[in-house]
Amino acid sequence: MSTRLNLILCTGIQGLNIGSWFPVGRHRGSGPLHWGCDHDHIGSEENRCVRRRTRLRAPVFRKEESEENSGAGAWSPSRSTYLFVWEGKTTSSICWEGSLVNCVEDADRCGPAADTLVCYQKGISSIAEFSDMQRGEAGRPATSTQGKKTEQQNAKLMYPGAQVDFQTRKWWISFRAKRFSAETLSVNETDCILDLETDCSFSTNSRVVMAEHGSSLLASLEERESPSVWFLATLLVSFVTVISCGWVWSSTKGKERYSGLPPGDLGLPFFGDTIQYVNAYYNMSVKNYVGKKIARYGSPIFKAKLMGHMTVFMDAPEGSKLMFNRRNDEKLIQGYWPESTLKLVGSNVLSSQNGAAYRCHKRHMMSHFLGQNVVPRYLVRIEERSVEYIQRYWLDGTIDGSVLETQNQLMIHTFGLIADLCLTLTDTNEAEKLRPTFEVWEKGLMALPINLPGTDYYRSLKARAEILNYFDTYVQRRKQELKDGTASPTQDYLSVMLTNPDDSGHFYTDEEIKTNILHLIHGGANTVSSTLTMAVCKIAEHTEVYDQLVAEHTAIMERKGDAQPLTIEDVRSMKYSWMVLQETLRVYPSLPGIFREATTTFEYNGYTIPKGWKLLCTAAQSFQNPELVEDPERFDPSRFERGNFSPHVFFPFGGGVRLCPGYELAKITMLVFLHHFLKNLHWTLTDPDEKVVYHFSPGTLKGIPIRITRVKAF
Ligand code: HEM
Repeated sequence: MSTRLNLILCTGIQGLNIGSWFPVGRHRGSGPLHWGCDHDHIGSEENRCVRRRTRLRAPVFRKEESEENSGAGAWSPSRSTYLFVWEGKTTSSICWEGSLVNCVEDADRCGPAADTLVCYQKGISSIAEFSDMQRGEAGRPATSTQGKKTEQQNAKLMYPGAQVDFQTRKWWISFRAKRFSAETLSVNETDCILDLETDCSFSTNSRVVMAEHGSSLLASLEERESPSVWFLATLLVSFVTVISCGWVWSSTKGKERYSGLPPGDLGLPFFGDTIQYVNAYYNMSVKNYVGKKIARYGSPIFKAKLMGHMTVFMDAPEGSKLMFNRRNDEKLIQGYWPESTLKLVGSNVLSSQNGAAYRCHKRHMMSHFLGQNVVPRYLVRIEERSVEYIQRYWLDGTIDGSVLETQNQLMIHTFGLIADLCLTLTDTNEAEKLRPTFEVWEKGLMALPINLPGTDYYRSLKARAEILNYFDTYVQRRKQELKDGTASPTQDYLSVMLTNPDDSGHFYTDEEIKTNILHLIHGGANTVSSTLTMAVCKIAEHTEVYDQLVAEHTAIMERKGDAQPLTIEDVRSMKYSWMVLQETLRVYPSLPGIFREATTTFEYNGYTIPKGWKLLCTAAQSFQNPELVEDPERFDPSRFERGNFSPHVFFPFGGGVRLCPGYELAKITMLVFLHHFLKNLHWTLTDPDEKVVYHFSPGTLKGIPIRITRVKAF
């Protein structure tokens, strides 16, 4: 048993990401292990690239004895600390970081002459497994698997003097509990500290001191840090106890106070069914999730817990009948958004409001911006933008056979268009500059509401402030232009909001206007672009649909002549095209569920719905329910010709009081786009089996790439 332990303590090195597993160092002879990092390039772009490769192809780095023994290159995005230990000529090591659990030395080769050290991430459960992986990826075995020993045996072999309890991960926990620094450790002069917090250039500026007798340091680490293991354990036990008590309390509370609640179990404390539902939502299998529950409880109305809230799932038509009945609004139910989402969206946007304020706002929006009589005003603008967009993004610089990604491309169009209608933001390049910030904001809507630096939610709040700031320049400028008479009071949403008071004579504040613009762009751009994207996909899959569409649009062209702009009558005559878009929405609804909150305790279909409980009507289930929709698996636009669906069965734009105000705008935008797209292009899918998932709306990870061929206008 050697007592010669050498230690290097590295405190957080910024900007370096381990994410996966640590690279494998390989060392011959004495001295420390070199952690696959070129010291001269820590933090550099070059090194980042190398590191990415390292994850895949270990061991990439190898330092020979002759090279400078400058210690370990460790890295951490979160400025964590790593401790590397080696013993005499035997290189061994421990590292800690997040999910990285430990390092294991291949027992067979542990010896003075040559050591191989491997580190692996939690999840790889054995050395053999790791070796297999390594062999597969590096193309040759990096560790011998002969005479495999257990982790514990290896640990003992590796750290006999240090008494590292490898299996219990004592050190790992200690390490995470308290960040070590030179001060907290009160290390000896001879101990080795690499402080790369401020200086990433390891070889030139860092202090590197070799420890000759590091075992005392190791012992002192154990002594100092053990209590925090207990502290953490106590904390964990207390947390579990509190949660369990809360769970028991909340699950018995409902039973005590209400009888006749819908069937259903509450699942995990707080989370309940959140994970299953979010998973089903993302994978577009809400109908399976709901279907299974319905089968289990024998009722289309059942309860579950989502993010700590008691939620009553109501399959359509039961749910839609309750939610879309105008008489129920406010009396029984109201719109609902979680508090954390309200912070991101704004409490004064239309869909966050309830009661008189909501009705007044919606009337204003419909009569001045989105109503059936107003939207045709934008037709010329919508058509001009579509033509310009197709020319610039699909025709210029492309040749027959070019492959373009539909999803993102179409988002450019719809985002630009709605931003234009809201603010007269005519410059597509400027709109494109705004979009990344928008995406950061949108990400927060799906994130856990943890407002701490580094979280999506935190970033989203910051992005929101940035966007509103940007809108503010438009608001202030427009006020002046309206005064000067250089802007029209009807040119866009901004103008109509500034010039038209609501029913009670109240003019909207700048804050109200800005947040509603944010909301409209979000609500409009995603839904329209995803519907068009999925339509492009479906049309490519069904040549008979494509042929019928071409026939419809050829007839329009022949009737009016190619060069003439579309009239609203032309658009209204695109009946088959509208059926195609509706069928697309049936298969891929933009919003797979509609949320409400019970404003009072009431009885519905024999069940008690307590006040404050949330209600969720799942669209996807009814749109594709074989009992309600004939042959639901088939993409068949003509089903809309054969019979009208009940608005309680098919409601892609919602219904009742909260029917989507953007319905008319969405319809015209999509039809005009389809007309010009069909006029210029034929397309095929390059990846027909791409899996469709929901992010905010349906899409695929590759974004539905299509191979285009130009066509002569019909
Ligand atoms: C294919 C396109 C679209 C689809 C499928 C769609 C779908 C929906 C649905 C289902 C709702 C109801 C949500 C609920 O009841 O809680 C809704 C509401 C809403 N939509 Fe759309 N939408 C589309 C386009 C648009 C556009 C273009 C705009 C505006 C530019 C827009 C703005 C809104 C707003 C402001 C609400 C909230 C209405 C309220 O709370 O009264 N939507 N949309």
